[in-house]
Formats: sequence, structure tokens, C-alpha cells
Amino acid sequence: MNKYVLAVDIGASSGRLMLGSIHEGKLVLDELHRFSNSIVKKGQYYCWDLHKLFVEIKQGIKKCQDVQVRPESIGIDTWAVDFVLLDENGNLLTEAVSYRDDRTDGVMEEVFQKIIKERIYLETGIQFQKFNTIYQLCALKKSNPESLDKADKFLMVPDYFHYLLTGKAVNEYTNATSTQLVNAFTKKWDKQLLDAVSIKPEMFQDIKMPGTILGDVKEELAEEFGFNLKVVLPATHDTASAVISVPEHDETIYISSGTWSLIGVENKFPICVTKALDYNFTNEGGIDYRFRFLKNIMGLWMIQEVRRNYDNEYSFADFVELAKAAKNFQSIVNVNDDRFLNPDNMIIAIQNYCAETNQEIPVTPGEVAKCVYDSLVECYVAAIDEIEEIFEKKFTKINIIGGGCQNELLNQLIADATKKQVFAGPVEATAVGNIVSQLIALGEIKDVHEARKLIKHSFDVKGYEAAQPI
Ligand SMILES: Nc1ncnc2c1ncn2[C@@H]1O[C@H](COP(=O)(O)OP(=O)(O)OP(=O)(O)O)[C@@H](O)[C@H]1O
Ligand SMILES: C[C@H](O)[C@H](O)[C@@H](O)C(=O)CO
Ligand SMILES: [Mg+2]
Repeated sequence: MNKYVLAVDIGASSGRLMLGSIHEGKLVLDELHRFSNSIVKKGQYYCWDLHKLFVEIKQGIKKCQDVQVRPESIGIDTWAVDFVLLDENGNLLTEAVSYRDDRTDGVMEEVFQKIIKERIYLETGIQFQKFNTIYQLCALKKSNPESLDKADKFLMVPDYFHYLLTGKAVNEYTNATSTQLVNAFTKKWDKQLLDAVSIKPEMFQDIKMPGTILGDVKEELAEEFGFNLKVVLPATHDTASAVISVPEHDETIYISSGTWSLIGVENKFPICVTKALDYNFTNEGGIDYRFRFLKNIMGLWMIQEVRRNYDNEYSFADFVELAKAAKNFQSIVNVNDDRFLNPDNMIIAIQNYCAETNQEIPVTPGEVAKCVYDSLVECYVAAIDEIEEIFEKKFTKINIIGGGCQNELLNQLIADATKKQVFAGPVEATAVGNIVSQLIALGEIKDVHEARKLIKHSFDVKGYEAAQPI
């Protein structure tokens, strides 16, 4: 009898529940439920609506009955860095404030007055993003110190959903590393770092690895769902799950392309050398204590916001065609400029940047989209050069995974600009990685190596070569 597992993958723009199983030697995904996600203003902060998301999760689980499938387990992954605090009774003390909120503006620089940047990097190996959890906690300490005084549990977003399902509080390793509070070498909460920023260590939970079987869902939930199932921790940082699904890592640079573009390589150890710090690369934790040596690039968030600015009049596929028609538009922006993190209007932010840099100002939707795509490619090329400089080697392949790998224009632009072989897929890479982590834990797949062979055999990927000069 084939075993099914249920992956819940919630990204910054959309969430999905995918049933996973192995049929006739292939990994099979069946989409059960899909829903939108976005930040919402709650009072003065941009937050995530965790209540709405948990309702969607439960709604999706109940759909198993419609397809007469009873999954053995469920695992939830989401974006990184964001968290909630619970009191001793398990009540929420804080909203899940989004990393896009500006409450952390200037906080990183204040922290550097207490502990130098180089020390933080040497111990954690994590890139400096102003919204890292460490800076969010320091901001909270200033704005709402009582919440930290009362805090009994620190849970990142997926941890919180797992807690709601089981009543068990743990911090999963891959996502915990994104806080910039986990020591890259001990793999534990860095007590010296916490002490330096006066954050109490007691509220942090035991760090557990992907594949940990957390336990059955609460009885009342099993009754609500109509069946019981276990929670098995996937790599709960969505990008960590996505990277699991990259079938081959030799000579390969991956680009996890969604709301963010995460560009990097898989490594066996952390690289905390000065050049990696200077280039702001990260060493986020991966499955089996691998490392994800990568950097954040603003990503397709920009086109998501452009689409919103046009009142969702155009689909993502429309923007690709419109950009193709604007082939002579050449202006480029620095996509990692802070102004693009959460502008009121992305189109205006892009136009202002072009004006300030004396470039042609994009006016049509096609020109705006082409500017975004070309600017992302320029950033990818720079990051690839940095990776090859640090590793002192050339990588021959790029594997683009995630929703963004459906953008054939962007895939071709990357191949043209890098002169490397580009492979696009799997689209639902994160869900695939989530599913195989559960199947490994349940003994259905031997290990990550076998999982990657199965993934390679199960999903078609499309190749792109650099266009030959005419
Ligand atoms: N048909 C399409 N053509 C071109 N691009 C597409 C298409 N469908 C989706 N995309 C791109 O994929 C992006 C969404 O990717 P994905 O679904 O992986 O993101 P997510 O999981 O919601 O967010 P996160 O990156 O936080 O995980 C969209 O922003 C869009 O740019
Ligand atoms: C905020 C984080 O940088 C973000 O979640 C990124 O790590 C990611 O994984 C996006 O899917
Ligand atoms: Mg995603």
C-alpha cells in the first residue's frame, strides 16, 4: 500500500498543500489546496495573518477526505526569520510581524555597537539582512519589552503551526539558522551572542533536525480532520526544502526563484571567510547538517508588486510577453536597493531609481517588466562571479527551481548572460523537498542521495543554452 505524506508549503505570495507519494518508481505530487498569502497592516506593523493561514491549512487537510487519501504525516515549511512569542499558557504575546516591516531600520547598526559584525559572522556565518530575527528581537525589546519578559516560547512561523497541531514546541534547525542566533559550528543557540544583545536564552526551544517525528496531531484535530496523522519536521525554511530537490549539485549553482531569488551552492561546511562576509553570503543550515551557501536577491517580489500596482490586470505570463516586446529597453536598477524591499508603489520606485541614475524611465508595463528581469539577471551574474571567486572554480550549470522557473524569458536571459547550461525545474521544488524529507523519516526513501535520484527520475526539467551570436 503506497504511503502518502502531506506537504504544506507557504511562501510569501502563496501557499499550497501537496500530497506526495511514490508510484511505479516515481515521486508523484497531487495539489490538494492552494491559497494566497500576503502581509497585512495590523496597527503600525506589517504582519502575517497566521490565523487565516492555519484555517487554510486545516481546510486543505480536510480535503484529503474528498480524495479518499489518509496521509501518514504532515510537515509545514514557510519563509524564514519571522516568529511569534508565547506565554507559559501558550497564548500569543506578539503578532507575526513581517520581515518587510521597517521596525528593524537602524537596529543592526545599534547591535554592532555591542558586538562587532565580524564576530557575529564568524560564529553564525549568516548574511546581514536588517530583518534577521536577531534584529527583530532587539527592535521588540525596545518597543515592547514586556512581551520578552513574559515570553516562555520563541517559535518561528512553521514551528508555531506545528505547535498548534501537536502542542509540542521545538525550533527546527534549518529555519533557526536564519535567525543569525545559531552557532554554525555547535549548531546550537549561541548563548554568548544572545547575552551580548540581552535576549534571554530560556525562551528558545530545543533545535530539532528535519526528519524528526514530532508526534500525532491533537485528538480534537484528528476528530475534526476525520483521521489521525503525525507531524514530521521537514526542512521548515522553504528554501532549505527547495534546495533538497536540486537533483545534482556538482558544478551546479541553484537559483530558488520565487518571491526572493536565493542564489548559491550546497556545501559540507560553513564558509565564514572575510570575502564571504564582504560579499554578504550566508551559510544557512540544510538537511543532514549541509550548508546553503547563498545570498538573497530581491527576486520576483518586484514583479509581484508591479502586478499589484497594475491592479492585477496582467498575469505573470503576460508580463513575460510584454517584456519580450520591449526588447530595446535597457535601463537597469540595483534590485537589492533598500527602496525595493517594501515601497508604497514599486513602479514609481523603479522609475525614480532610473531618473536618479539618468537612465531612460520605464513607462509601459513591458518596459517595467523588462527592467525588472534585466536587473535581476545583472545581480545573478555578479553573485555567480562572487561564488566562483570564493570557490576558485567555474560552475558549468545553473538549476532554477520554484515558481520563477516558469519564466522562460528570464531563464533564457540567464543562459545568455552567464553562457552556462540552465535547467528549469521542479516548479514546486519546496514541496518536493518537504515531501522527500517526510518519506525519508518514514523509511520510504533511504536518504537524501536516493531522494535526489528519485526526483531526477520523476520531474522533467527544461534546458536552456546561450543564444548563439547572429
Ligand atoms: N506562468 C508563469 N510565468 C512566469 N512567471 C511565473 C509564472 N507563474 C509564476 N511565476 C513566477 O513565480 C513567482 C512565484 O513563485 P513561487 O510560487 O515559488 O513563490 P512563493 O512560493 O509564493 O513565494 P516564496 O518565494 O516566498 O516561496 C511569481 O512571483 C511569478 O513571478
Ligand atoms: C526573509 C528570508 O530572507 C526569506 O524567507 C528567504 O530566506 C526565503 O527563503 C524566501 O523564500
Ligand atoms: Mg515558495
